[in-house]
Amino acid sequence: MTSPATPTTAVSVLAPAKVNLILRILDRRPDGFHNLWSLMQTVRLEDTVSVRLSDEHEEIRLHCDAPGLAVDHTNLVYRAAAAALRRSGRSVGLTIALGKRIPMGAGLGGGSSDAAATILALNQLLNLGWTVKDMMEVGQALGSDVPFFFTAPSAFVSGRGEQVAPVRLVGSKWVVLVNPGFPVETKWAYHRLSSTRAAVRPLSPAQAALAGAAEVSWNTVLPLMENDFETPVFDAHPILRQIRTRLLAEGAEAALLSGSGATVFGLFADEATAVRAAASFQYDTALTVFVVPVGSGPLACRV
Ligand SMILES: C[C@](O)(CO)[C@H](O)COP(=O)(O)OP(=O)(O)OC[C@H]1O[C@@H](n2ccc(N)nc2=O)[C@H](O)[C@@H]1O
Ligand SMILES: Nc1ncnc2c1ncn2[C@@H]1O[C@H](COP(=O)(O)OP(=O)(O)OP(=O)(O)O)[C@@H](O)[C@H]1O
Repeated sequence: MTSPATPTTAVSVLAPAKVNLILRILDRRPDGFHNLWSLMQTVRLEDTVSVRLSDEHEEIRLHCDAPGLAVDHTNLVYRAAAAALRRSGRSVGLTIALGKRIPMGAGLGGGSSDAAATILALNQLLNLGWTVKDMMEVGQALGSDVPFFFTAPSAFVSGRGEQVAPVRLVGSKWVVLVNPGFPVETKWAYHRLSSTRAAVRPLSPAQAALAGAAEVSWNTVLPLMENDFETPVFDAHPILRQIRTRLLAEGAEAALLSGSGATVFGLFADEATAVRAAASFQYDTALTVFVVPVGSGPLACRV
């Protein structure tokens, strides 16, 4: 005789950081957002979101190990849980633990990834039966980067960030992430970019040819890597340009600002070279340096 299955009461999701391998910021839209075109990639630096059903009727309790990050309705995890419950029509109590490893205001999409992980966890925990499209709809209202995380590990992203097309990046790379210890606010970076550049530059023919491909090789991507935020953000924070120069001198195949900053990353062919390059930053105590491989799988629940 088989015993009835025990209902799941807790789910954990690893929420990965992202880097933008290509980030082109196009025209400003009537709603104040910018159209963009990006090739985004997860990396194996992860926050943890653990969601548990609780007896507290209709209450969301969030605990977080990062001092200084609010655990109230302003936290993207709290907002994602509230939005998912609202859409599902369910009224349950939740206790959520957020373990932060991804630096904040870092251009690594940490808050957005946490939000996506929370929606995925609730879909599983409450048996909601949502499709990826359903989860993206809940997520896109919370932040432009949220939909991407449902198509991890790699995708072309366009529109405001809500149009995502998964792509297979053949092969692997090691990534050195160098965070300078100060944040760059995304809104400030967009404003600075659009107020300092003379005109919007269209995608290069090679970038346009890449858009929408189902599979691409790193050798195709590497020469096309660029980020439109580099000039305005590097001009305001010259240390970031120096970090990129150092990564290239230490053997990076490419190095770039991620998102709107402040993290700069380098791509390496192998772990040993990446570790050596990371070690070259060890005397600057203001910097936090991570050495991780690129992500290789989708966002997933662990029961
Ligand atoms: C820089 C990127 O990380 C690239 O992946 C994203 O575009 C930023 O995404 P995000 O952090 O999720 O940004 P949101 O929280 O949605 O928006 C923050 C602010 O950035 C600006 N913003 C954001 C996304 C976008 N496509 N156009 C914009 O102009 C807006 O001023 C907005 O008020
Ligand atoms: N769970 C969360 N994790 C991180 N930041 C959060 C979270 N919830 C709310 N925030 C707020 O959002 C701000 C920016 O978040 P985040 O760290 O994701 O920025 P980012 O890495 O620059 O994002 P992006 O790459 O998407 O522009 C933080 O400074 C913080 O005030």
